Amino acid sequence: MTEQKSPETRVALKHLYKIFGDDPEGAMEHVTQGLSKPELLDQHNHVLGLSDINIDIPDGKITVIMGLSGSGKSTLIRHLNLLIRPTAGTVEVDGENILDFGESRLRTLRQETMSMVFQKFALLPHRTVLENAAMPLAVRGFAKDDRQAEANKWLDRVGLQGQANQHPNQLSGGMQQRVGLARALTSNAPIMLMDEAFSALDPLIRTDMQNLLLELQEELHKTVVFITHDLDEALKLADKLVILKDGFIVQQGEPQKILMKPADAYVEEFITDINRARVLRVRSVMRRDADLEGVDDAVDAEATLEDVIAQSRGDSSACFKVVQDDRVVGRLDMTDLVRALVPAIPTAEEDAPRPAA
Ligand SMILES: Nc1ncnc2c1ncn2[C@@H]1O[C@H](COP(=O)(O)OP(=O)(O)OP(=O)(O)O)[C@@H](O)[C@H]1O
Repeated sequence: MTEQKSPETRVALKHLYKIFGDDPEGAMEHVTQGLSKPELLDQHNHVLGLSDINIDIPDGKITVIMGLSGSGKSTLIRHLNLLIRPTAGTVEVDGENILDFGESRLRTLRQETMSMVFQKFALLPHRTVLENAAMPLAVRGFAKDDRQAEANKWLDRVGLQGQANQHPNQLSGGMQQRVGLARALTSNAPIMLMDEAFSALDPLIRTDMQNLLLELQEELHKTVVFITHDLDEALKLADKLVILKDGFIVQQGEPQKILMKPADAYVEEFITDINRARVLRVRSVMRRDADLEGVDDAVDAEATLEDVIAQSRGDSSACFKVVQDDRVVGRLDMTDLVRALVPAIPTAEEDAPRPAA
């Protein structure tokens, strides 16, 4: 069994604020005194874009930033490569505050450490698919043969074999975004910023692209920061989920934990319509240290509740031992499973009798 280690932080945002207006630094004083976003707008005509954002973005994982329109997602992702500079706070990449970087180091960071995939693809219309995908290496002065060999490799990998000589407008939206993805991969940057990258695509194509990203991620372990306003997409992709509202973080953490313990009424309402059976996993619902005598059937800790319902064939009295990496780690009863499908009822472990003090 491989030892589970928590991943290192690759990018850290610390006490980050962004205020839009004529005198952001002046307005910052009012914010630290506790003025809210609507008050700042009403009384001082400044927009509080981001307020005291603290996020550790783990290496090799997908961090999804989710929020409704205007919550600050685009403002936040643009701080990661300093397309927007903060009013206060720091952005650390590999432990260094990039606000201290000069032009040349910032250019290297944008070209070699971070790649971006945009909602509207941002392909050059008069260049071929191959030239578009090779662009990050052309900018860095790689020889034509080298950059095209690398671009071809990634075009193949994202399913665009035989399309290299087409132009973007000859491709569907889904295929154009595959070019966008190939271009990001060609740069070989370890950090990928994806700004609503699949939001312009039809639902089925969007699902294909999400699956492709997850498949690539199994192999490449990029540090991905993915912006979306779609909760289903967020839950499907996120190792870590950050929920933004009006420029501040309402909750962040592992999606399963957020689903089982929403921080407040806002998050509760946000997650109310999701299909919990399809998203919740056995490990989030099982009882640890429970009696396993007479329990023969097994389920995997990573199985979804929907998988278990199928496996139980509708038997509401079924119970299972829960297995993770060939070890038994808990017990799942169908009654606990059903309870987890209704968010307002306490979980099995919360409801268990407490040992006497
Ligand atoms: N250049 C700007 N000048 C003034 N206000 C701005 C500017 N850019 C963003 N804002 C404001 O900052 C807040 C956050 O906007 P942002 O675009 O980051 O949100 P978002 O979550 O990405 O929304 P959407 O999904 O609609 O793009 C909003 O109130 C917006 O009006």
